Amino acid sequence: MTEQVATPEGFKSGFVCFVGRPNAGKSTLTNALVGSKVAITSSKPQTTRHAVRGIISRPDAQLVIIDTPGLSKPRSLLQERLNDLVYATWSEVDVIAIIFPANQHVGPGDEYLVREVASLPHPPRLAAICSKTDLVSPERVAKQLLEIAALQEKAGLTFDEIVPCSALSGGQVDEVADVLISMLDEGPAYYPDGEVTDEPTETLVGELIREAALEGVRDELPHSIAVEIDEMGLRAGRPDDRPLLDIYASLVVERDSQKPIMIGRGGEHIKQVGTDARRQISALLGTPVHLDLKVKVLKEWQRDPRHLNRLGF
Ligand SMILES: Nc1nc2c(ncn2[C@@H]2O[C@H](COP(=O)(O)OP(=O)(O)OP(=O)(O)O)[C@@H](O)[C@H]2O)c(=O)[nH]1
Repeated sequence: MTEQVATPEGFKSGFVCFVGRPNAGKSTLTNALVGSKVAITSSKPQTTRHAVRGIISRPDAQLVIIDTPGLSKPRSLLQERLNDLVYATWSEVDVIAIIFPANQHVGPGDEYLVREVASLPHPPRLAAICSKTDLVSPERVAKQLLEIAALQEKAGLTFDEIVPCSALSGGQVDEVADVLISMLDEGPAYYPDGEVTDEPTETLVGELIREAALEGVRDELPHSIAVEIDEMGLRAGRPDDRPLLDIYASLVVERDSQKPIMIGRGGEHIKQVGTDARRQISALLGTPVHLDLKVKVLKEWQRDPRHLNRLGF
């Protein structure tokens, strides 16, 4: 965390954590609120693997959103570590906002999450967000808000606020920010104005490559993919006005049989991943990028403590 920044009287600040079942739209909403891509998103569930911080700075407040991985049954050491990260984050934030997608009824998955939150020794303030409202009719949104309200009694907790929004169309995203900020206490700005995340550039770059690699692969392969940045640096000898960032990275899979799928017929998949990731990285960093990707097998990395440590989990 950086040093505190001077703020006017009455300034509010704090940390909010988004919680929701896989694919609820947590990362998309984080990006929409921040106004910049700090978390990768995907139609594949269980994509988020870091507690990504997105920072929203306004003249009157600073809101830091922590987008955590989804909780799920720990079938691997990776998932165990991700679950630990989620519980640790919940116990540190000022507000937990639970996200319920409008296009799916409130169900056992949501109930499980809400009960987990309710059973925290010191639960923070709670908000409920009904996401993806663009996918359904206003009547369905109204029904979903009632289902969320009904869950409170069932799970034994109270939401201080319940707000609907669509992160994709932008509908009500500002209201979500207003509501979350209204739930914070007075406090200092933790990050300088203009900083949108505290993720190191290498992590962001690795995540953008992973996001591109998730496209076009199916079944269990998305979960098997990790990315390692082997080397990254500005190419020497380039003129100041024409910099080029060289990135050498490995797409890590778990089994030998996954390697050819990652590469694709005639190298088609890895080429597409490179093109997509390069575009996203250049847009993020504002520098042309040369990206060199290779595929590497780290046997059963999700279960191997040494591999997990090496990959930063
Ligand atoms: N139509 C619509 N789709 C959305 C909206 N928000 C998210 N999505 C889509 O829902 C899918 C999942 O979104 P994510 O933001 O990755 O969901 P998540 O909750 O972070 O998922 P995990 O990290 O895997 O738990 C993606 O395909 C998004 O494009 C929305 O407001 N409207």
